[in-house]
Amino acid sequence: MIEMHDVWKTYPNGAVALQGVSVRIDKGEFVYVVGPSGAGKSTFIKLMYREERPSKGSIFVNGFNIERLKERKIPLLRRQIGVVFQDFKLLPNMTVQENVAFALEVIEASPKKIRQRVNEVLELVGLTDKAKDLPAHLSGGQQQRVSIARALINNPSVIIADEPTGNLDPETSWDIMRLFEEINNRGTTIVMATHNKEIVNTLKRRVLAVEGGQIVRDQKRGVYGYEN
Ligand SMILES: Nc1ncnc2c1ncn2[C@@H]1O[C@H](COP(=O)(O)OP(=O)(O)OP(=O)(O)O)[C@@H](O)[C@H]1O
Repeated sequence: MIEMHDVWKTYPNGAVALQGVSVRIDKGEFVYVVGPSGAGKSTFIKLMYREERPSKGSIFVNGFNIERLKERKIPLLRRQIGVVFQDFKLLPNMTVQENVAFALEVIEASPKKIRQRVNEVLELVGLTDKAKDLPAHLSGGQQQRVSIARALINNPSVIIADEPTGNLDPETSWDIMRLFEEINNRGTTIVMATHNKEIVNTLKRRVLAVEGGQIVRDQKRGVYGYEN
């Protein structure tokens, strides 16, 4: 579960990104975060995995008190949250399976366990036959699948995605969305910032609209609500 109480964020340069955000996201929910450019969506998302810290207010993710979390406990939090980015952020000199295994190797899992789990997640995203390829040899959609596999490697309870279809063509975007749906159907909470009107209006889920650093709309089976 994710909970924010009166969260404010001002960046060191004085930019006010969030102003008094309170929200609760339950286990298993699928939530779109929408809003104009610069509204505060990425900031809202970054606070959840402690990429950024709030200036004020409290944030709880799976019982972790985010702003009080000791540095040495951050890896523990990150193991429970998988993150997917618009630009994939794969390591270019590592193969698909090495990229996916990386997070497990960091915590010194046994080679056998790593192999098993990597095979499992690559199968889930439909990339078993690409395991030994380098990211540059894959299409954008396939690269995004690798990054989703990487996000899933520790079996997180939450996946946070910042515009995961932003660099993909419409058809590939739908494939990726079907994958997110399947992951959500298995019980994983999904929080996704997106500018994709068609997807939000078709795959109806909870919608949080952020404008000027505030949540201005929270709908159960919501709509995108903006022109682009
Ligand atoms: N690292 C940073 N340093 C200073 N200001 C920042 C930083 N990150 C974001 N901001 C500012 O905070 C505000 C919110 O930005 P944020 O990236 O959260 O918006 P967004 O809704 O995700 O936008 P977009 O849809 O364009 O990605 C903007 O005014 C932005 O310029």
